[in-house]
Amino acid sequence: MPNQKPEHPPRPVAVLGAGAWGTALACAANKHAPTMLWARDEAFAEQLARQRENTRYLPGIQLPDNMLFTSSLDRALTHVCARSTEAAGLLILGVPLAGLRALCSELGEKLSHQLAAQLSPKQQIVAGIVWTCKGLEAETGKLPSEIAAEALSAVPDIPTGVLSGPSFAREVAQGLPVALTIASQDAALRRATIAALHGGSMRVYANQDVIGVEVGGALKNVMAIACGIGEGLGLGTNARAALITRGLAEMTRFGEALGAQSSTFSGLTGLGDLVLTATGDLSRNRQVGLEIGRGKTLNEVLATGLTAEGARCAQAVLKRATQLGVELPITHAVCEVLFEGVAPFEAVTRLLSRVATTE
Ligand SMILES: NC(=O)c1ccc[n+]([C@@H]2O[C@H](COP(=O)([O-])OP(=O)(O)OC[C@H]3O[C@@H](n4cnc5c(N)ncnc54)[C@H](O)[C@@H]3O)[C@@H](O)[C@H]2O)c1
Ligand SMILES: O=P(O)(O)OC[C@H](O)CO
Repeated sequence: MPNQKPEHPPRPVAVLGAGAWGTALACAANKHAPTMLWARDEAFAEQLARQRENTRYLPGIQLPDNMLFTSSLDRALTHVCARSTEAAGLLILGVPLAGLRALCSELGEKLSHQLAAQLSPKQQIVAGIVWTCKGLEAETGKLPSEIAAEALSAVPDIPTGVLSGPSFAREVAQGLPVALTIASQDAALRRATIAALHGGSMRVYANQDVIGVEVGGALKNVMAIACGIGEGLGLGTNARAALITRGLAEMTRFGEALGAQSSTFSGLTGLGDLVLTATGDLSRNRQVGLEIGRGKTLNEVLATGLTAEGARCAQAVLKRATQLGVELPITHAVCEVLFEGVAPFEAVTRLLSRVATTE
């Protein structure tokens, strides 16, 4: 990718979803352009504006004095929508996968009204919509891009993309180095996302393989649970290396069957995010696996408030893989442990006793 010249003036950014990741991304974007963070809860948005700290999801991180907050989606859209393509701002969605469909539907409806009222229909009102959630929809097994295509059908010409990569929100909010990937079929949206976030301690690479990037983000969470279980059982670092490597093979196989490019899986959003999440202590998915490996059930772990998108995603992945005729032994083992009462050690024994095969 050739070097990018910064865009002038910088496009405004609205980040929708004030959890850990939305807040960290808003801090990063705010270094380049006026940024507004939307929280669906009014009292929470007011608290963020007053305290300049996200005490619920990112305690201890001071939020910039000039960052804007709102609980009104209309206000967030007014912040980014413009009458000219050059000034159109960027929408970054920080909500989890479970909230993507509803949020996109609401955005689609509101943006289609704005487009209908437009005087010169060739101008873009937003540079695009970029989601950051990782997973497959529990009920349908669909990828975020498939969900967004359905939910944004009222505004099919608005460019869309996915931002992913190895990134713990807390480290990003602390300004520690991080490298992400924006994947989109739309070159202008890739440029706008890079302009909005790239710089200082954050590098943003561009890619066109939306499916590959999404599959990497979804399956690394499942593999992180598997690695956590292995660690909880005390299986050692050889086992962890084997799970990461065979997990990558599983991720690539599933992605290829969905039309992804295999090279994407050796990049930031595949191997990069897999290594981070399977080994990093800040990973919630790995933490859930650890607790299960130590003897807790999924319900007991979830009752402690730990969020693990990989758990619900594992079932959706397995269902879709079955439809595609793709074999995913690690994902299958994770599902057996999480949902079918198979003891973690028994699942490992079954994995190890599979017939020998080529790598
Ligand atoms: N936390 C990280 O380090 C990190 C890093 C990269 C990507 N991600 C991804 O970003 C997404 C969000 O993760 P997070 O860690 O910020 O989660 P989180 O649990 O910290 O926060 C989620 C936020 O979304 C809001 N939300 C939940 N459901 C919603 C809905 N239906 N509509 C609107 N808002 C809703 C919540 O109120 C909360 O503000 C996940 O898909 C995650 O995989 C997280
Ligand atoms: O804490 P986790 O396991 O949801 O992982 C967070 C990010 O996805 C890491 O890139």
